[in-house]
Amino acid sequence: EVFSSTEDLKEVVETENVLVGVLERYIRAEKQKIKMLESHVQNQKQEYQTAKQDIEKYVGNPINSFRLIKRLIVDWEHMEIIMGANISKEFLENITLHKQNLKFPKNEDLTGISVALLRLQSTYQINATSMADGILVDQQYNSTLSASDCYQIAREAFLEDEYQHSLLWLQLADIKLRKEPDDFLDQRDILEGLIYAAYEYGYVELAINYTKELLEIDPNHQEILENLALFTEFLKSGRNMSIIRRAITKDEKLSDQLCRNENITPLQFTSKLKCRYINNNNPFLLIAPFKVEQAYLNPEIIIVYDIITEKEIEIIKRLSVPKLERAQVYDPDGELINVSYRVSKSAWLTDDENTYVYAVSKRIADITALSMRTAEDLQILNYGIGGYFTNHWDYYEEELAERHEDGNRIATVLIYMSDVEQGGSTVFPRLKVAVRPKKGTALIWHNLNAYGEVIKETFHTACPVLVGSKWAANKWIHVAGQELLRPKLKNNVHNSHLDKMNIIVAAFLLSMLLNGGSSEVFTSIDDLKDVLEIENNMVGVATGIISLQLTYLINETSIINGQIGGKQYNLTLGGSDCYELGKEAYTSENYYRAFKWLEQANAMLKVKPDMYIDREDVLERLSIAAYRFGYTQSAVNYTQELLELSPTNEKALQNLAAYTEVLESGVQRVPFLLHSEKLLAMGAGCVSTAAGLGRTFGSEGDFGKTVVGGGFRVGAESFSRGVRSGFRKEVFSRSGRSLALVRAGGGAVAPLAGGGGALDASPLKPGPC
Ligand SMILES: O=C(O)CCC(=O)C(=O)O
Ligand SMILES: [Fe+2]
Repeated sequence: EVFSSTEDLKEVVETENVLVGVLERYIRAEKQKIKMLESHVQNQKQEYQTAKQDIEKYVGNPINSFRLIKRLIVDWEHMEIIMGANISKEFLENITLHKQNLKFPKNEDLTGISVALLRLQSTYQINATSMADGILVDQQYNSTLSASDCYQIAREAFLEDEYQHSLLWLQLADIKLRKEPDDFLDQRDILEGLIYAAYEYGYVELAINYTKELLEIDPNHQEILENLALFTEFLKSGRNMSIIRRAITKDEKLSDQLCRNENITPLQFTSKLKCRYINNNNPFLLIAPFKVEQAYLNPEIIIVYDIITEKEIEIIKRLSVPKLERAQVYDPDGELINVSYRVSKSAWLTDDENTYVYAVSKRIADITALSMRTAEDLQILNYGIGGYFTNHWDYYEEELAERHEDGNRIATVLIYMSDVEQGGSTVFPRLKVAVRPKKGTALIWHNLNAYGEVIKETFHTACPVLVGSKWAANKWIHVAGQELLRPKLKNNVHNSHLDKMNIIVAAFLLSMLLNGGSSEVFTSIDDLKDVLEIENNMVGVATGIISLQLTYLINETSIINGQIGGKQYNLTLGGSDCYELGKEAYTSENYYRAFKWLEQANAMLKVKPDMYIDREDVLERLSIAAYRFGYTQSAVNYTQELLELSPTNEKALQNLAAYTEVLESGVQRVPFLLHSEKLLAMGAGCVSTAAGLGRTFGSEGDFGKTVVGGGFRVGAESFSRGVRSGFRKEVFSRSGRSLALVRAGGGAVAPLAGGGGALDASPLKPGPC
C-alpha cells in the first residue's frame, strides 16, 4: 500500500519514470521495425514501377529475373519475419519485472486515494468541479482532472456506496468528455455509471432519463432494456427508495468545522492565554528556556516552540523511512488492526538506537517534568494526501488500561516535523481548539488528571491533509514511573501501592538506604521494595528524595535532621550522605539542588572529615553547580576555598578566571525558581499540599529576567553517566576526565572567555509568542 504516506508515493514517482523509459525504448524499437518495412516497401514499389513500363523487357533481363525471384523468396521471408517479430513481448516482460521490483500501486491504492479525495471534499467542502479545476479551498493549483480521472473517482465512489459523490463525478466526466474526447473512455461507460448511481441514490426518474439516453446510442443493450422496464415499474408503484445515510455526530461536525478553521474558541477567551518560557527548574531549560503558548487552559494544552532541530528532524525521518508501515489502532481485545479511520504510516524508534532520538526523549522529560522510564518509543507518523486520524482519545479505555502494566498514557507529546501546506491540523472538538502543524513545534497535553482519571475533553482528530505532506512524532508517557513526580496520581495497576507511597515511605527508604536502616523499618516496607525496584539502588532513592523535596517543600536541613512530614525520625544524615545526594542532583542536572546539598556536604565535611571523601572533589563540583545555576559569586568563593586546599590546581585557577570574568562583565544571572523552590529557598517547612499538575509545565511569571545562554540547547555533559557507582575520585579532575568549564575544543559547556558569543545577556521578554 502506497497511498497512505507521501514517503512511499515519492518512490512511485520514480517507478513511473522507469516505466516511461521502458515504453520509450519499446516505441523506438517498433518505429525501427516500421522503418525497415517502409524502406523495403519503397524498393519493391520502385522495382514494380520500372517493370510495369515494359514487363516483357524487364523479365527478359536475366539479372532482373533473378532479383524478382530472390526478392519474393528470400527478401519476402525476411519481411514476414520482421512483420511477425513480437517486440512488445520482451518489453511487457520487462515491465512485469519492474512492477515486481519497484514500488507499484495496487488497486487498493486507487481505492484509497479516491476515498481520500472524497474525504477532502466533505471535510473541506470542495465541490467536484473546483477540485477537477485544481482549486483546493482558496488556492489555485495547476493540476486538473480529465474526464477519465473523474470517471475513475466516480467508480471508486460507487464501490464505496457513495452514490451522491459518484453521480456528481460522473456528471462532470460527461461534460468533460463532450469537450475533450478520450481514447480510454467511452460516453456509454459514463451513461451506464450515471444510470446506476442515480438509481442507487434514489433518483429513479433521473436513472430512466439516462437509460433512454444510452439506448439512443446503443438501442440493443439488453441489460439496459431490462433495467428500463424495472425502473418504470418501480416508479409506477409509487414506492420510495429508502436511502441509508449515516448520521454525523456532534463531535464529527465540530471536528470538520475546526479542520476548516471554523468555529474555533472565540478570541476573548484565547486572549487570556499566555505565552511564557518554561524551565521546570531544570538547569538546561534555565539556560535555554522553551517558548510556550497555551492553546487551552483547562485541561491545559500547550504548544512548545522549537522543541526539535532541523537536523534532528532530518535524521529521525531518515531512520523511520525504511520502517514505515500502515498505522494501526488497538481493537477492544488489545489487538493492533488496520482501520479506515486512521490513514497514515508509522514507525517506532527506540531511544537507544540513535543519540538524536534519545536527545529528543530527554528534552521531552525536561519539558514535561515526567519520567520517560515507561514511555513508549517515539512513534513517527507520515500522512499521505487525505491521510487523517478521526476523533479518538490517546488513553486506553477501561479494561485495556487495566491490562497495561505501565498504566495508562498520562500525557501526549505530539511533535510536528513538517509544515503542512493545507489541512492536517490537530483539532479538539470538545474544546473547539485547532492547532496548525508547525515544523519543530510540539503540542503537549495530559490525558489523565492529577488523580489518574481520564480527561474526556482530550478527544481529538488529525484533520485530513489537503495539500502537502505531514510528518509528526508521538511520545506517549505512561503512569508508572511518575509516582515520585506525581504523588497524587492513582492508576489501576499501582493503586494500592501508590497510596502508601508518601513522604513517610521516602523517609523509611532514606533511613534504610543511606544509614543502614533498622529491621523494623525493613519489614514495614518490604512489599514496596519490589514494586519500586529500588532496593540497593542509591540513584533511585536519591532522585526520589530530591523530587519529594520539591513536592513537599522539605529543605535539606530538615532531612538532615530527620524531620520529615511533620514528624521527627530517628535518622540523621552525614556529610557523605549529603555528598551522594548532591552528586545525584548534579548528575540529573538539577544544579540548584546540587548546590544546596553540596553546600551542606562541604560544611559538614569541613567539621567532620570523611576518609573516603576528598573535599576538593566536593568543592569543585559545588562551584560548578553554583555557576551553572547562576550563583557566580558563590562559584568564585568556593573555587577560592578549593584553591586554599590546593593552590596549584590548574583547572580551578582557570575556572576562577572564567567566573571572575563573568562577574566583571556585569551580566546578571538571575536564577529562575519555581514557586515551590522559592518557598523552599525561603525556608518554608513541610506543607501538606502537593505541587500537582501545575508543576508539569512550570510556573508563569519570572522568566523575563536575565537568562544567560543562547542557541537551541546546551548539550548535556555526561561525565558521570555510566559511572554512577563506585565513582569517587577517578571521575574528577586528577583522572583527566575534566569537569572544568574551560575545555579545549569547546565541548558541552558554553565558552566563557572574551568574545564568546554564547553569553547572550539580552533578556527574553514575556508576552504573546
Ligand atoms: O497527527 C496529529 O495531528 C495527531 C495524531 C494523533 O492524534 C495520534 O497519532 O494519536
Ligand atoms: Fe491522538
